[in-house]
Amino acid sequence: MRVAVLGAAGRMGATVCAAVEGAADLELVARLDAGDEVAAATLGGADVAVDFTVPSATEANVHALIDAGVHAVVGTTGWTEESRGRVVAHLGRAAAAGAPGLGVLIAPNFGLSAVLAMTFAAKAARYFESAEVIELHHPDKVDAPSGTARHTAAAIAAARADAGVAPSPDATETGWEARGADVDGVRVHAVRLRGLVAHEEILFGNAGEQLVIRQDSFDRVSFMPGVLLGVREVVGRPGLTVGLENVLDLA
Ligand SMILES: NC(=O)c1ccc[n+]([C@@H]2O[C@H](COP(=O)([O-])OP(=O)(O)OC[C@H]3O[C@@H](n4cnc5c(N)ncnc54)[C@H](O)[C@@H]3O)[C@@H](O)[C@H]2O)c1
Ligand SMILES: O=C(O)C1=N[C@H](C(=O)O)CCC1
Repeated sequence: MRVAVLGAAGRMGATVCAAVEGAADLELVARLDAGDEVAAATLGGADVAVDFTVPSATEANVHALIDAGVHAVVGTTGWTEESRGRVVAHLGRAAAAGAPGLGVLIAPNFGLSAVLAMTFAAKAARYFESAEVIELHHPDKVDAPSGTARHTAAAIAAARADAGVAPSPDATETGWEARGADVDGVRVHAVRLRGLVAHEEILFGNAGEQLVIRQDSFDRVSFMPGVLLGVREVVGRPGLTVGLENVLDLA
């Protein structure tokens, strides 16, 4: 399978290029970065493109990949329900125009520990009165809260809503800025600290007990098995898939 990498000069993109080059069944055919056009002419005949760029560029890149007839595996954060909806609509138009079977996989985290932590958190969510998320990252990260934390909080909120659980108790009257971001009613706190890579802690509380689910990504190579799995699987998954948990059958 021929693979292009967008954001190839970045921390994740460079790691993905090395992983693709090290995989016997994959061939790295294009390395694109800021300023390069994303089009059939620059993609080197790629079957799949992997996007680890920036939140402000990733949606346009995915639309350009669909136009070029290339499957997409996206790790870049910053996606919203609206931007994902536009991708679904574009895939629909492409299929109607005779390009069926194109797949786009968007995953806020390709690390197995993070995907499992999110899955376990969604399972635990309904059993606790309180739930909060703390994400901790390197200080060069441009967005907050992390895509992973948003995805985790959204899954917790959906599980609690399904089960009819009341909002987490919170008597705060002043100083709301210290209570983190509100993601679907779940408080999310973002730490930026030199030395960290990517880490998440999900806290659940009941009277007299606490459950803490924690995952740590110490090195970017830990994301590579998930990225390569996504590359191999996306070609057989037409349409939009959100979250590696769906590829791993954990959803
Ligand atoms: N899904 C995951 O498992 C996972 C893991 C790590 C990071 N991320 C996310 O991946 C993204 C990239 O992270 P990073 O640490 O590699 O960032 P980075 O800043 O090191 O790299 C981003 C690269 O994208 C390039 N770029 C900017 N605009 C571009 C464009 N229009 N087209 C092509 N390239 C462009 C930049 O020049 C840079 O080389 C972030 O959104 C981050 O949150 C996701
Ligand atoms: O290094 C980053 O930036 C990361 N971003 C992702 C996120 O925002 O969830 C995943 C982990 C690393």
